[in-house]
Amino acid sequence: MLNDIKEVLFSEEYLANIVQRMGKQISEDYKDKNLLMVSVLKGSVVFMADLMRAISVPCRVDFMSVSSYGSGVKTSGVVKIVKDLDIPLAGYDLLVVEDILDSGMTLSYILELLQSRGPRSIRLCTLFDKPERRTVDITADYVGTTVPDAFIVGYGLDYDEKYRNLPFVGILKPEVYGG
Ligand SMILES: O=P(O)(O)OC[C@H]1O[C@H](OP(=O)(O)OP(=O)(O)O)[C@H](O)[C@@H]1O
Ligand code: HPA
Ligand SMILES: [Mg+2]
Repeated sequence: MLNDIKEVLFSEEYLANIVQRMGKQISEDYKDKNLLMVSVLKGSVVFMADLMRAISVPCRVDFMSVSSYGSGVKTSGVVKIVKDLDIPLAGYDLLVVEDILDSGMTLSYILELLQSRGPRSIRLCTLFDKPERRTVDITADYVGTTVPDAFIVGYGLDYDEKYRNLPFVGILKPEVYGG
């Protein structure tokens, strides 16, 4: 598995620092709100698990699962809901938690869908932002760090469902996906 990584981009310690910093900021901003964290599976699961423990104000969590990359390295452009939320959104201040904002297709689809369900407010939080690949106009309210235009894996992010369990984030060797 490690042989497939061209270069380590962010170490486990570096990621832990970013997540702590984001947790502090979110705790500050949501201290008088009714926070519901919405994790977008599967990629955000590792980030979500760490971020929720870095948040010191009361919060609820829920999960939805969407998929647009299938087994490839390019978005199919079609976002598919695989699992919907359980909690009705009225009265909540939603924080949508994503691992990566790339083309923007996934988050803009989710934003529109959740907005239509009438939450009190909605903000977007992403660990990684890859602005060079954006095809729709969307920005996140909380960004951990920007990443270069390369396919990255680890800390929840996959290629063909693999590498999610790496504790660090690395750039995948293009020969792994035939690039
Ligand atoms: O901005 P975009 O170009 O839409 O890309 C970002 C989305 O792509 C990945 O999900 P994927 O569809 O691979 O599902 P997964 O989380 O289960 O890996 C990632 O977790 C984001 O949700
Ligand atoms: N890596 C893994 N999954 C992704 C990426 C990426 O760079 N971009 C969008 N989904
Ligand atoms: Mg994926």
